[in-house]
Amino acid sequence: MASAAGQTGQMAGSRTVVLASADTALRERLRQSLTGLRWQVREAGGGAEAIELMERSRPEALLVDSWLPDLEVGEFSGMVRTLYPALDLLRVDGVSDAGTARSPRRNELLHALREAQEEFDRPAAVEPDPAPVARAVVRDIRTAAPTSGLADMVGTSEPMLELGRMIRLVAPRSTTVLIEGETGTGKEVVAKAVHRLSLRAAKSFTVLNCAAIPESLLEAELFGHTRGAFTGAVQSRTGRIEAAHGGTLFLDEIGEMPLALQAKMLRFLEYGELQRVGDNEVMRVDVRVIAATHQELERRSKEGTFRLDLYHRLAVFPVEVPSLRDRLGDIPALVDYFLEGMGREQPRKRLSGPAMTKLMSYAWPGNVRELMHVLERGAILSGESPEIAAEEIRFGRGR
Ligand SMILES: Nc1ncnc2c1ncn2[C@@H]1O[C@H](COP(=O)(O)OP(=O)(O)OP(=O)(O)O)[C@@H](O)[C@H]1O
Repeated sequence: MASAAGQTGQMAGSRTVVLASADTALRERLRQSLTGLRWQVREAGGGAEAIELMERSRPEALLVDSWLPDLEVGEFSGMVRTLYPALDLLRVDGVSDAGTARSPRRNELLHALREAQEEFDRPAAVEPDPAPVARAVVRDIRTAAPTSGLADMVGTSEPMLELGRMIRLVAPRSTTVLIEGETGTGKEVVAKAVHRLSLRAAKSFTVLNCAAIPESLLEAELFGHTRGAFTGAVQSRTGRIEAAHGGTLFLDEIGEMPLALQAKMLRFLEYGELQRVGDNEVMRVDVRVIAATHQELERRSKEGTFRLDLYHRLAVFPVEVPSLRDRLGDIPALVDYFLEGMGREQPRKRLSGPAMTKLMSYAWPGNVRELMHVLERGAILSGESPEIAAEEIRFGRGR
């Protein structure tokens, strides 16, 4: 996302305010008022961009619209208050924080808000006013749920809503995320959602499953190698980390990474530097790492089979994906989602009542992936029938 238009030039003695709104007309008005009051204005079209601007420009104040296209405003404001307690935070719709002390700086910002509001309310006859059009556009985009980046993550149970909240909070930052959860719970789905809701969304999302590559090849796969670096290295090769520059690298099954390679990985995470195998040159890359594991990494690091320092570096922001047995209430929605998906190849099937009861009373050791396979099997077993019956729901080997 390019930084929004209209960054004002540096002014002596000015203070900085970040203005977070998807409404360009509103931003324009506020910029005019605030610039007149010697504020330097940094504009952001959404919450993620605002956070990035705040990290870069350390503003004295933040003005935030009552709706943002990517983040829920309440959560966003809470996060900003935690990260920047000294910042003046105001909502552009005038909803102010109860108990917030009035200061000259705050009063000045409120004055600019009132001035911009008056501009909006001025009749069109006085001056052609683009605001109503902009407002209409804004109303349209406001109908989109702030969770739209999570569309592939089915489930409205309490643990899934909490997971969604965590994803939206961490996504806009470059923080390393450690996703923990049993096999098949949807860890990769979560990693993709973090990427999609981040500023890197337009860049690549690279996946590397550490368990799928032989130990001896994993280092070269991650870091790349020069020609002749080892037997069989007939050509130099770019590693996955380098290829992910600007984007996100998802390291699945991180617990399978050999100890020796863990040290090199830690160096990369700490300094953003990497060296191809067989090369002396050090490269700098900008990659956000998301790692996932179904193992208890903390326990393993205490036992010495996983580096404790790497564990801490990865777990800057840990998120837990709930097991399906802890959110059985999500099963009907997941069934709908998967049957709908299968409906592209064959007429859409439905599930009989007893079949649904059977699904709701199972422990799901293989989680969502197992549910998907059970439904696929049931759809085949039901033959020409539009309905999947209870006896066509078979777990594991025909239970
Ligand atoms: N909440 C969800 N909504 C829709 N589909 C889901 C959800 N969670 C998982 N799935 C689907 O279930 C399958 C398994 O998900 P995924 O590969 O993300 O699990 P995982 O936890 O990474 O598994 P593993 O531990 O084996 O790597 C995928 O096809 C995925 O699309």
